[in-house]
Amino acid sequence: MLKHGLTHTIFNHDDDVAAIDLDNTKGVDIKIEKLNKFFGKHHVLVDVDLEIKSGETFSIIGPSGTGKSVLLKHIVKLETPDSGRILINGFPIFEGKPADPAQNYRYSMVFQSSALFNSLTVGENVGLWLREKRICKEQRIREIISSKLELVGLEGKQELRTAELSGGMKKRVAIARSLAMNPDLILYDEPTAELDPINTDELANTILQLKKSTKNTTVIVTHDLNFALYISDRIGMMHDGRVIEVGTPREIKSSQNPIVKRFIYTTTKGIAAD
Ligand SMILES: Nc1ncnc2c1ncn2[C@@H]1O[C@H](COP(=O)(O)OP(=O)(O)OP(=O)(O)O)[C@@H](O)[C@H]1O
Repeated sequence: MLKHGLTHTIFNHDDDVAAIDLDNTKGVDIKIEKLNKFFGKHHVLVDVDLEIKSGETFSIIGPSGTGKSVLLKHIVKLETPDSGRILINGFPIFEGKPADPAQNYRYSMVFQSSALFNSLTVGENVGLWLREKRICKEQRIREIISSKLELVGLEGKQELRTAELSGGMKKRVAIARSLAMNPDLILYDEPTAELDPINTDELANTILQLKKSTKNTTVIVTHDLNFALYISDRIGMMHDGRVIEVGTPREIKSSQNPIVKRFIYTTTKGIAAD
């Protein structure tokens, strides 16, 4: 079950929760095969094939309404496909639990809205999952809260009231909260929505900085092309429910696919295809 709609751990036995390694992360690889999803007659995902490598920062870009968020929700099992499958570390996620505990992984999603509890302080929001699951002793939880806040540039802000924060700060608290459980897979749904250019820039640098200290796999859904080009190892472009192009930022910028070219032109008003 997804707690607070944002963090989840794939475990086979409850005992495994106690065995969480809060100091290390591993990457996970994701393989999406012929995924199809209908909402009524609306064919939202059409034969989606995609591979995301372990440790990669992968952005899914594309215009509004093309199925990016729906695809992200399938990766965290908030939606189930009508056909096709998703394998994480080789295991098909919609077909029961893996038998081997080595298949366990932790994932966490940062929602567009940040989904924080306004009545709690910044520190309480970040430590919520650890306290609820009784993952470790209070002293250790406090250390984790302070180190994760430092990672997102909010050092010493534990006591601030969440309701009083700016949108950019809320986003960073939401990231710190996701990082508290040291996810092997972290997903962001439109992380730059509602952020001004300065906050967007800070967020991009925060995510890049995080990559230096963790091995996890990062998947980002965004229609902010410049953001995706700046932070991604690879990018997949979606159009009308299909993944129509996958490549490095450089490859995407120089793509000859007319749909990709048009998207780049309209979102950047022309970008050098170097
Ligand atoms: N639960 C749902 N029930 C019915 N239709 C849905 C549902 N979720 C999404 N859709 C529809 O599926 C299509 C794809 O939605 P999705 O949210 O994935 O788009 P997107 O590419 O992420 O764009 P945006 O950035 O605007 O959210 C849209 O037409 C949307 O209205």
